Amino acid sequence: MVAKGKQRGGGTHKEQRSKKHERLEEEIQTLEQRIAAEAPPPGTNPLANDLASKPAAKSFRELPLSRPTLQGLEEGGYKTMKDIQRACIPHILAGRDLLGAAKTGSGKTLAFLIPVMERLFRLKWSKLDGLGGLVISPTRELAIQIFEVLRKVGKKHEMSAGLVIGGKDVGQEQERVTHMNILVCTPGRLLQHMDETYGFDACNLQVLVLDEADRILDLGFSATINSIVENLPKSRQTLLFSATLSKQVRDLARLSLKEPEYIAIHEASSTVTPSRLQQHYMVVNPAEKLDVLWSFIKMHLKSKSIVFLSSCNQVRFVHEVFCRLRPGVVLSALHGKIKQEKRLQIFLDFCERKEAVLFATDVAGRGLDFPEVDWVIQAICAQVDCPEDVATYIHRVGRTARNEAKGKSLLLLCEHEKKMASNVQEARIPIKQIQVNKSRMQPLHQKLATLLSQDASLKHMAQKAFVSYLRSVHLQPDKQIFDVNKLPVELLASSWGLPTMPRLRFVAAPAVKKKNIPYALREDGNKGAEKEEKEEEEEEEEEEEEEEEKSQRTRVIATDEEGSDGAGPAKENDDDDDDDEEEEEEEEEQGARSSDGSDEENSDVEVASAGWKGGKGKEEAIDKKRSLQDEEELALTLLKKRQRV
Ligand SMILES: Nc1ncnc2c1ncn2[C@@H]1O[C@H](COP(=O)(O)OP(=O)(O)OP(=O)(O)O)[C@@H](O)[C@H]1O
Repeated sequence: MVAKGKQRGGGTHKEQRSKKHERLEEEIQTLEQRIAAEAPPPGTNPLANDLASKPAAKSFRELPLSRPTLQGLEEGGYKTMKDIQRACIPHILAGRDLLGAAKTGSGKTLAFLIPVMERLFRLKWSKLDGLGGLVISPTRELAIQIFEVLRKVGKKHEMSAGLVIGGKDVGQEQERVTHMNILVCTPGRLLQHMDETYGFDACNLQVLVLDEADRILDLGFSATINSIVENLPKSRQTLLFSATLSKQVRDLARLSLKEPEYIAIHEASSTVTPSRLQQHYMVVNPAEKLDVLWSFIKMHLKSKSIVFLSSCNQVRFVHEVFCRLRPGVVLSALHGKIKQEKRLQIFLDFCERKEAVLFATDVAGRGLDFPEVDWVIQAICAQVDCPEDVATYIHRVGRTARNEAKGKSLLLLCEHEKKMASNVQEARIPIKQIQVNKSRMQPLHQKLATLLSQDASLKHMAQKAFVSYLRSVHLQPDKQIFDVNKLPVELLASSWGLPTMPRLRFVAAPAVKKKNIPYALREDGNKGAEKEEKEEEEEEEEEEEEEEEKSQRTRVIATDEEGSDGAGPAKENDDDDDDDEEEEEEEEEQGARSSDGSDEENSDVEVASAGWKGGKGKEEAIDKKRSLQDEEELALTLLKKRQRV
């Protein structure tokens, strides 16, 4: 029996609370003293022994970190620090702004999450203090992943954390968002809360983190980021991370960094990509790209691969026809025209598989930590601004060979795109040419022609994909590499199974009626063409969506066993029950980036948020649990599922 007012550990509630408070004060004081004493001199890299006063800590335990963080790290299985963590964390703990660059898959996420939690812990941050830490990611999937790591390593802390990435009605999360201490978010939704949510303010913000900072500071996000930054206090600490971040990252001024540390872990390394990554390129006839891709997949049925394509339409078409042709491995597709919940499911499903192929746009290009990917294939190389071509390449191949694992990549280039390979090599990326094995090539065009002739919706999809492809090439500024004039467009159309070349409305200049001649092939193009292209494409998509909704679509399981040549009866795909969803999903993508460009989150206005397990007692935990909305539960269930992987 315990006497009234007494607790098992001895002492009254009040006494216990006061002891706890004293212990906390002591812990914070010790941490602060240690941080001050152990901070590396400004402007030095703690990994450079000659500059540091003593060798940098190797394990998390050696750092002045709080008990809850150390426990979270231990339970998460993190003991030894990665180089980027060893070099950055001590600087950030000392309160400095920092630009952190390290190869893909090298552990940047923990390098910023740990110090964010630590700063708030030392300030005894509570619910009443509001928003203390803000992590901004360019894509929803990446935000979810960061949030997952935060939940894992932060579970012993009492602060609350939320995920704000778009998806549903903003009203549903308005109340909770005002109580969050740390938010992981995509820019669009964050700004929407700043504008519309009563009581949501960031005037107390202590730390701002931009993950994939070069992408976030890109033109696509610039207006949103400018507006967000206007709402943040200047006194905050600012941290920028990316695998492709340089001191010269564009337009840092607007972030008001204060004498930032620049830590580039692999700057002196002979390569900028992971050393365990074997990179190849192949020069192929443009009309054979699909054949090569198909043959590659057929030859690597036991591998896990990601194939990057340059537009949503291409991803949908290639995925659909390859499914119908039944390669003998599970195929899935990820792009921005798929609803958020479904995207998350596809992402997590692919994470779990050992053998699979994921066709994706750049929505999967940055930051995502897919486990055990063997191959990254880039069928068509870049799709954004020219200076970013190599950066895009680096991030895409970075989906393999992560965290000490091995991986391979293949870049398929046409003869006139070979300059891309030299650009990549010049950027200290070891890429070797390999030859197409003609004897293993499996020509597809006849099979595709048969499929397309039997299914009008598929033909329509092919036409859209074809037009998107030419548009993406046409819009590339580097005409030395990307030149529609150098493409055998008619041959290309026939290699996709199209009986005739689609009408290229997006390039048709109204003043010059030259039927079937791409605008890019003409010398007399008019100026407003890009705008018109976009408008026409939107119109086209609307019409096509209507048509598609009417047509009954079928899913086809990707298995060889049927021995089908692709013309046989369609079979339900057991791992994806959603394709009918994809049509309705398209309508929500008005906010996504250019019609066929990247579908990263540069203007998302959707929601999904989740509370973080706080330690403030049962009632609050139950309250939080009750307040979770359907989509949040889904996100959390899927995240937990992934944690078991
Ligand atoms: N200290 C550590 N010990 C063990 N594993 C770690 C450690 N730090 C990170 N990892 C693991 O390494 C993998 C890559 O980490 P992370 O996703 O943070 O890389 P990244 O540098 O952000 O990559 P990208 O540039 O592609 O975004 C993850 O699976 C993560 O769990």
